[in-house]
This record gives sequence, structure tokens and C-alpha cells, in this order.
Amino acid sequence: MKIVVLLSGFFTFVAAKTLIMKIAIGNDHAGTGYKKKVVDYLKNKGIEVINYGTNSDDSVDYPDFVHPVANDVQNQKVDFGIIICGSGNGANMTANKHQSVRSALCWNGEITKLAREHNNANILSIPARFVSEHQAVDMVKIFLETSFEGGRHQKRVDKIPVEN
Ligand SMILES: O=C(CO)[C@H](O)[C@H](O)[C@H](O)COP(=O)(O)O
Repeated sequence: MKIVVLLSGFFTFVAAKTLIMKIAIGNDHAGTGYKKKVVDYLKNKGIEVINYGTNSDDSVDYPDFVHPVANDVQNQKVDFGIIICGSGNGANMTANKHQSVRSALCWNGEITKLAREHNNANILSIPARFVSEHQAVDMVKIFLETSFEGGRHQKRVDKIPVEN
């Protein structure tokens, strides 16, 4: 009887771990404050967060904090990535150098929704110096709650990768 209880507990734990969404996040100094707000939101939703920093306001280089996020998305270690820099562009350019990454620079809810619905974006790039913290968290909410529509969009997404 005890072994049955132990096994059921083990399988319940494994199932729960499998079902818990996992997000990797990275940012440069322009996004540190916003990152902290986003991480708080994610953890309050019960989402597992891998924070690659930076965690200070000291000037840093965004590729150093975006590549680890993109690697995790590319290697399917996480469900999605979130990257934050001042304009969102540098981070987005960096992330999209990784095969199978579709990083979307978004600055409002509608663009965020479309990035998921039409482009099956797996990384959200947030321009911290051009949106409010509330907008940033709202975009994260929309990004995670919106599903890819597939259909005609799948054909287009499949044509994105370029063989170098
Ligand atoms: O890549 C960027 C510009 O598109 C990011 O916005 C950086 O956060 C920005 O370049 C940092 O600028 P800073 O003057 O060194 O703070």
C-alpha cells in the first residue's frame, strides 16, 4: 500500500513539473526594472522562471543576456523566452540569429497577439524605453495566453528559416 502511495505521489510530481510552464528571461541595463516586474508577474502565475540577468542598472551588452534565452528556446529547455532592452531591437536582432527562434518586437497588445496567432512567436522582445511597465506586463500576459492559429500561417512560418 505504501509503495502505491509513493508511486502515485511521484507520478503526480512528474506530471505537475511537466505541466508547469517554463520561461527564460534576459535583459540589458535598460530593462532591469521591467524584468523584475515581469518576473514577479510570472512567479505569481506559478510559472517557472530562468533569469539570465542582468539584474543591475550597470551598463552591459544585450547579446550577453539574450543568447542564453534564445539557446534555451532553440533547445526546447523552456516554453517561451522574454527579452528586454531599451528599444527592443538589439535584443530582437540577437535572438533571431538562432535557428527555430521567432522573436517578435512588440509595443502593444494587438501586435503581441498577432505575433502569437500569425507568427507563432516563441520569444517576446520588449522595448523598455518605449512602453510602460504596465504595458510590458500586459504584453507578457497576452503573449502567454494567445495560441498560434496554424492553418495558412503554418505554411508561411515554415518558410522563415534560411539554410546558411
Ligand atoms: O539595442 C538597443 C538599441 O536598439 C537597446 O535599446 C539598448 O538597450 C541600448 O542600445 C542601450 O543604450 P545605452 O545608451 O547604452 O543605455
